[in-house]
Formats: sequence, structure tokens, C-alpha cells
Amino acid sequence: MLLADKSVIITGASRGIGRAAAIECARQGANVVIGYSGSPSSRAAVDELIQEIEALGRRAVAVGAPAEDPDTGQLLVDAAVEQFGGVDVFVNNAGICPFHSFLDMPRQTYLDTVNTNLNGAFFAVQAAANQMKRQGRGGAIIAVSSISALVGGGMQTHYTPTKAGLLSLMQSCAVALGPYGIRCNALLPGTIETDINKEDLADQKKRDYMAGRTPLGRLGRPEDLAGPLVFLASDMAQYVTGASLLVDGGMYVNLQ
Ligand SMILES: NC(=O)C1=CN([C@@H]2O[C@H](COP(=O)(O)OP(=O)(O)OC[C@H]3O[C@@H](n4cnc5c(N)ncnc54)[C@H](OP(=O)(O)O)[C@@H]3O)[C@@H](O)[C@H]2O)C=CC1
Ligand SMILES: C[C@H](O)[C@@H]1OC(=O)[C@H](O)[C@@H]1O
Repeated sequence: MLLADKSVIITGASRGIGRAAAIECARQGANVVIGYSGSPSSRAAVDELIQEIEALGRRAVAVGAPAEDPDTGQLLVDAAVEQFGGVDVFVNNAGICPFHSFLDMPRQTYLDTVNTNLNGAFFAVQAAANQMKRQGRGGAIIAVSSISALVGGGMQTHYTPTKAGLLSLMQSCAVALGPYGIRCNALLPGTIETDINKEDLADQKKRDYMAGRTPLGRLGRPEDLAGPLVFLASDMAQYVTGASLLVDGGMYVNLQ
């Protein structure tokens, strides 16, 4: 049990990478605050996740609130304090990637992407860090960034800067929060099959291209991220801060 009795907040935990992370954290002994958008269409998945976590003998509560709202981070922290007595781990995972070409990018698509993926994250990380500082026992903050923090994408010009921004945020927060024993790291998934890219990967040619670029021979699954995330959250990584962990099946290094 790497996270025994820890209180973990994960944003965007109703589906995909966040959901797999929530289940693994619970398996490792944590109680989990499940962040999601608040959309009624996600509620059934959230209720199912709560049941799954409770079946593992752990507790879970859900907070539905938009990641782009600067107050959402504090709501998540308040729920963790009220239900589980504090915050040990904060995972900023919620994100969107509405694929679009650059030259005709609608202004609102750009703003929504930056507000959801980066601006909201800043305030949420700040709220979690202040709570951890008050508690005085350190903590771990993880931002789910992306391989896209390191490389470009012609249909992701609004998205890749948010992922580079999250990586940079973790580096600077590692410096700012190290004195309080709060570790800050970035997790960089490669291409992981989830709802975020369902439409994009429905194109068989694109799908084969992405899988073909991956030395391990397949696209990623949400569960592939869960172990690396638990590692960063746990005391196994007690001297790891300001780092980024690429989990991409080798895609990034595959030039030729
Ligand atoms: N899949 C991939 O290939 C990669 C993903 N990533 C990153 O991983 C993270 C998770 O992505 P993934 O699991 O693939 O995506 P999914 O689309 O499967 O899940 C997205 C999650 O984020 C939540 N979310 C979306 N918009 C908002 C919002 N405005 N406010 C609050 N919550 C919101 C969703 O909640 P709800 O159900 O309520 O909508 C859901 O829980 C993202 O940050 C993404 O950029 C990084 C690299 C690769
Ligand atoms: C949504 C994309 O498929 C996914 O997101 C990222 O961050 C990477 O660019 C992946 O390919």
C-alpha cells in the first residue's frame, strides 16, 4: 500500500486517465475526491466510480465543478478537508483537446482550452498548496501534462502551450513549495485511448500512424498511467520534485 490513508484529489476523474488513477490510488489505500465538470451526463460514471472505490474498502466523494473556474480548486480542497481531514496529494488532470486547425481557430476554442487546461490549474494548485502548507506535513502535486509539452501538433496549437505551461508550472512550484516539503511533478502521457481523442483516432490511418510511431507497438491505455502517477504521489518518490515523467511507450524518442 503506497498511499495508505492518504487523501487524494484528482480532477477530471470521471473518465479516462483520471478514473484509472483514482482506482489505483484507492487500491493503494487512499481516499479520493473525484473532480469532474458537473455535467449531468457524467454523473452515472461518477457514481459507478464511487462504488468501485468503496468496493476496494476506501472512501470517495465527488465534486462537480468547472476546472476553468478559479474557485473550483478551493471547493475540491474543502471537500477533502471535510471528508478526509486534509489533502496529501493533488492531481491536476482535467483537460480538453478540441482538435482544430490554427489559421481559423475560433477565439472561444482557444480561450476555453487555455482556461480549462492551464488557468484553472494554476488556481487549483495554489489552493491545494496552501492547504498542504497549513497542514505542515508536506504533500505531492502532480500535473497531467503531455508529450505535447515537448512536441508540436498542427491541430493542437491551442492545446500544446497549455501542456508546456503545466510542465513549467510544476517546475516553478517545485522551487516555491520545496521549503514546505511539497513535491511538484509533471506526468507526460503519450497517446492514450480515451474519449478525448476518440474522434481523432476513428481515422484508421491516423490511428495506425500513431501506433506505428510507438516502439512498444500499441497506443496507451489509461491504466498505463496509473502506476507512474502513484509512484510520483508516494514516498517512493520522496526526493523527486520538479521532474517530468514521460509515459508514452517510447513515442517521443522514435525519430528513425
Ligand atoms: N488521452 C491522451 O492521449 C492524453 C491525455 N492527456 C491529458 O490527460 C488529461 C485527461 O485526459 P483523458 O483522460 O484522455 O480525457 P477524457 O476526455 O477521457 O477525460 C477528461 C476528464 O476531464 C474532465 N473535464 C473535462 N472538461 C472539464 C471541465 N471544464 N471542468 C472539469 N472537468 C473537466 C472530464 O469530466 P466530465 O466527465 O465531467 O466531462 C473528464 O473527467 C487531460 O489533461 C489531457 O490533456 C495528456 C496526454 C495524452
Ligand atoms: C488528445 C491527443 O490524442 C493526445 O493528447 C495529447 O496530449 C497528445 O497529443 C495525445 O496525442
